[in-house]
Amino acid sequence: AWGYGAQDGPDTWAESFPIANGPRQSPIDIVPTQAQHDPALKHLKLKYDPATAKGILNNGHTFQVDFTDDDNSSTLAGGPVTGIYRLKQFHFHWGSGDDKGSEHTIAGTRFPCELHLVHWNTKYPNFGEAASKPDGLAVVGVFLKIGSANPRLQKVIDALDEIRSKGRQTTFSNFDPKTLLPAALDFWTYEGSLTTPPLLESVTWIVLKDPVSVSPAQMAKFRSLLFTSEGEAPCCMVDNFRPPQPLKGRKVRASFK
Ligand SMILES: NS(=O)(=O)c1ccc(-n2ccn(-c3ccc(F)cc3F)c2=O)cc1
Ligand SMILES: [Zn+2]
Repeated sequence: AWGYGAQDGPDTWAESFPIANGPRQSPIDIVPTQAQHDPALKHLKLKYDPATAKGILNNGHTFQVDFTDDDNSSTLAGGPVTGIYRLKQFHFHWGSGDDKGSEHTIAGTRFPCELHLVHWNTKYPNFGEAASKPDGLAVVGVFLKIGSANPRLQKVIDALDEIRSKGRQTTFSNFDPKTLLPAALDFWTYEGSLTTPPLLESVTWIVLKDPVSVSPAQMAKFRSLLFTSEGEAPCCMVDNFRPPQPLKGRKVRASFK
């Protein structure tokens, strides 16, 4: 199976997932001076119902908060997308130190952590169908930078003790992921892929310009999670990020001047 180590990390993924060398892979380095402002881009419309939060899971690659997606209670619309996309889950990527961890970079600048909110296009019957279509998914990316403790993260962080090892999950209810977003929803957008296997080229990326804060102590809690299952030799869940991939001629648009 795949991972982030020397033997199974991003440089080996193409062996099992040849799309790893495809034309629209993610993440990318976003160069603001080369992004084109597109006045036709609408503002992002995010509507999240806290009641749709279901559980929190350590899947051995990251931890994710899953949402019920059997109606349009938690949705994304506007921005670069057409139609309504439903929130399925959010998760994070982070480093072993504060100098790395994000997947997208901004003119080469890496952040210690990046949040991804994963949505699927309701023109398809379910997430699995959508995940294989070029307009099937929309992922909102949010950078986290080291600063004061982020009180909005605390409920997520407090749940990590119960999901320390791979395969552990627990209930996680009454949570509004909108509270994790910065005040301004200015974004860059481009056509890309899932950043882990199966690396499907089905994602419209919406990367927010403004970061939110995370404290060193809160980052330490992320880094206390394990890639490994109970009973295995423990391996800290850190550096679970794919580095930037070739742009291959793609245009990055900005929603702001
Ligand atoms: N990091 S990210 O680009 O936001 C990202 C990376 C990988 C996934 N991911 C991994 C497996 N799946 C998945 C799960 C169920 C399914 F039916 C199809 C999938 F692709 C998925 O969506 C979801 C999101
Ligand atoms: Zn991700």
